[in-house]
Amino acid sequence: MGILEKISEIEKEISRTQKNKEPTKGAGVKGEGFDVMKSGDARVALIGFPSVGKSTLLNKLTKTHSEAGAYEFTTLTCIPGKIEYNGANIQLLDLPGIIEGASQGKGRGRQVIAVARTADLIVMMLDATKSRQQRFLLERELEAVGIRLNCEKPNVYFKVKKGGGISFNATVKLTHLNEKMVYHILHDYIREDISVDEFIDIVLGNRKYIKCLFVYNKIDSITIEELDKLAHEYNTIVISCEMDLNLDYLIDQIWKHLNLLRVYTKKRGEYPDLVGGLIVRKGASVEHVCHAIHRSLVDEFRYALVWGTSTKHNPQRVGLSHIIDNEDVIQGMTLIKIRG
Ligand SMILES: Nc1nc2c(ncn2[C@@H]2O[C@H](COP(=O)(O)OP(=O)(O)OP(=O)(O)O)[C@@H](O)[C@H]2O)c(=O)[nH]1
Ligand SMILES: [K+]
Ligand SMILES: [Mg+2]
Repeated sequence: MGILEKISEIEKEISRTQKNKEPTKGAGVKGEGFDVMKSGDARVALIGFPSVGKSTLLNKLTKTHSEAGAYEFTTLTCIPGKIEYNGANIQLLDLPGIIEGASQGKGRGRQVIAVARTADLIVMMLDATKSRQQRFLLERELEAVGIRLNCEKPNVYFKVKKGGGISFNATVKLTHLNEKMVYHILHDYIREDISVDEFIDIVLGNRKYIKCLFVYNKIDSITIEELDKLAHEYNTIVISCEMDLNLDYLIDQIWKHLNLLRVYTKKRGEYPDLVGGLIVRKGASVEHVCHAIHRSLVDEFRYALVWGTSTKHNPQRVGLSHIIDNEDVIQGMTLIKIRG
């Protein structure tokens, strides 16, 4: 095929695929659409009713532009932006507004909620000038699709028994539940001839435990008394995108709720690299840090020296299982820097 034919083929292909696309601005641009790739150290999803100011917030906090407007459903797809804070790259997703009934598929509810399930943190954005009901309604929509906000995942473990049947073990004293009740629940709820794996998928897979920050926007338009009430609600932050009120605090709280740690690496006889640093999750061990640097590090690892709040004395010689703390400095790893 000659070059001109190739071009003409490509043009045909483009005009054909364009027709199938949503009539949204930027659709087809790499990184847009609902199946945005995860990138960075953590993902935050903006969930809220239409016109609460989600896109305005994305525009304020990131370098990405998302159309904002005084009409509902301005945003029709998922628009990713990036917040750089404390050495971490946080992916912030602007999403279409959802409405009551979203969980049953109203509007783009299903797609929006599917994205919410992939987030490390949900920022539920609310309009401070609107009824207090909004928060409750949105919580209900998310609950309806199995998203549990700000709940710990119950420590329950299932194992398939070779011989079939159910055996029941509790390692703590149960005050709400007993074996007989478990048996009856299982008995009553299975209405189809499903396999063991399908059943376990349902018990384990259906629920998603995600942290949620409640953010009331447009506080420029309410009274101080109303503002004071909202600010005292649980896990709540009050902001104004338009007046730039409290946005720095919001970023800081997003960082805190993501439970990220920043640690610094140091070579022997040198100062630590306080500009770079590595981002890991709270609870991470030296082994996790090794993995964050390079897969092969664990094999070569003998010990590390750690300075910081995780140690009894500074420096302390530690092994792979040592749990690190925010701002710790670690020496003793070959530094093949992967992160930018
Ligand atoms: N008074 C006031 N208005 C704001 C504030 N932030 C955003 N707005 C206005 O609220 C309207 C909606 O803003 P958007 O950012 O488009 O809201 P959205 O939540 O992205 O809306 P959809 O994409 O349609 O769901 C716009 O007219 C904004 O100018 C604020 O802090 N105060
Ligand atoms: K809007
Ligand atoms: Mg929007």
